[in-house]
Order: sequence, then structure tokens, then C-alpha cells
Amino acid sequence: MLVSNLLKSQSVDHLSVNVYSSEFELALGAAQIVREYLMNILDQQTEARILLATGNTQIQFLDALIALGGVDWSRLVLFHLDEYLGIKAENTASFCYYLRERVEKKVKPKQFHYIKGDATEPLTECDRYANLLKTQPIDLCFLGIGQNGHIAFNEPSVANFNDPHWVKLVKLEESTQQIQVKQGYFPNLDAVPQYAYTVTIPTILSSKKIICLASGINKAGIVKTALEEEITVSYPVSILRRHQNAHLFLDAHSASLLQNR
Ligand SMILES: N[C@@H]1[C@@H](O)[C@H](O)[C@@H](COP(=O)(O)O)O[C@@H]1O
Repeated sequence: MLVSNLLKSQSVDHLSVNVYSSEFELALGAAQIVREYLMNILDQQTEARILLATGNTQIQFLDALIALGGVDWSRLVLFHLDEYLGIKAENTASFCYYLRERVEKKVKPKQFHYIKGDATEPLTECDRYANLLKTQPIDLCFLGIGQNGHIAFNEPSVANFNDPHWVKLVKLEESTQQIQVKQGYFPNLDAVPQYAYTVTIPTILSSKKIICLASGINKAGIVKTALEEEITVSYPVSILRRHQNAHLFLDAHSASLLQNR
């Protein structure tokens, strides 16, 4: 089996930070650690629950995790972090579509609970999804980081470390919408939904283990701020420094502005 090449490992408060030479090494390194963890917990419990992220950074990681094998996906129950309001599951820009194509169809999990983007009663949909999460504690959560520091769709403008909600509706920041256009998911800004469902920060933090990935030079600024400045909702991802079992995986580009890289 391929072994990934770890350049550096350090801790920032409780958060462990691994730096790899490339995005491929990062994906492989994270996949190997996740594989080991899942195999261990499935030795101890009959099923495990994962909260999945979307975004381009997850692609190589999910591919690597699936390709490595050894994980019994038929004992995994899957959830996801966020979805656009009003979008249909068949829309290729929806996170549901992404996860169906990249994960569900390939591994056939025990169950995949999707947020219904086009639900007619959005607040009822928030409650439905929140109730599923309340009764099925999450063993593992995958995260990416937005360039403004958001995790899931907890934008700096709406992030709350003590959020009373488990799942909520949020307004997306224009910079986030622009990135979705730039990445080719939507043809123009007007086509990007203005609102989205997101699992909130306390729900993310209730996960037993968190695996957060950030690669590329576009993430270098937020990675530096989140690790070297104070922990604040202005940079929601900074809260991972307070979680007892959170791991941040970087490549040489996203780690390039760190003081002690
Ligand atoms: N809502 C998603 C986030 O859950 C994801 O973490 C982020 C990072 O995306 P990327 O990996 O493409 O940079 O993108 C979107 O905003």
C-alpha cells in the first residue's frame, strides 16, 4: 500500500496539524488515518456515523478513502453538512448530487440521510434533520474550509459557537457565492442560491473526531489567521482548536504562510 509523506506535525491548542508535500499526499494521509479509525470503531460498535463535507478539497480524499478499501461501508450511516435552499437533488450543483455520485453509488452505505434542499417547508426540514442528528451521535466529521473561514455554511456573519440550533438556514456571503461560480458549479452569480441549510457549529463539535482538509494557496491566508490569531466567530474554523480530537490536514501551499511551517 502507498504510504503518504508527512512533512511536519504540530499542535495548535488542541488541534493537531499535519502538513504534506502535495494535495495528493494530504488526501492519502488523511484517508489512511480515517480508514484506521473507522476499522477500529467498527471493531467496537455495530455501526458508525459520519458527517460528510463537499467541495473540491474532499474529492481526492474521498477517492483515496474508497480506493484504499478495508472499510465496511454497509455498517456506516452517512449525513452531510449543508445544502442549498431550494435546490433539487438532481441538480448537478447540489451537494446531494455530489455525494450520491462520489460516495453513495460507489460504496453503498447502510443509509445516507440527505438534507432535502427543495423541501417545501424549510424550517420543518431543519427540524427533521436536527432530530436525526440528535438521536444518532456522529463518530466522525469531515470538513473543508471556506476562504472566509466558514465550516459547512457557518459563514462568519452567522456563525455562533453557542448556537441553540442543530441545523439552520443561513444567508450566504457574496464571496462564497462567487467561489461557487468560479469553481464552475453555477453559470453566474444570479444562479447561486442566496440561502442554504447548514449543520451548526455545536453540532459539528459534538462529533467524536473531526478531520478538516485545506489545500492550495487560496487557503493559505485563512489557515494562518485561524491558527495564529484569536479563536473567534470571525474565523469560524478557529474553533477547531478547542475540540479534543480535531485534525487539520494541509499541503505545502495552504501551510505556506504559517510562521513555524
Ligand atoms: N459549503 C461548502 C463547505 O462545506 C466546504 O467545506 C467549502 C470548501 O470548499 P473547497 O474544498 O472547494 O475549497 O465549500 C463549500 O462552501
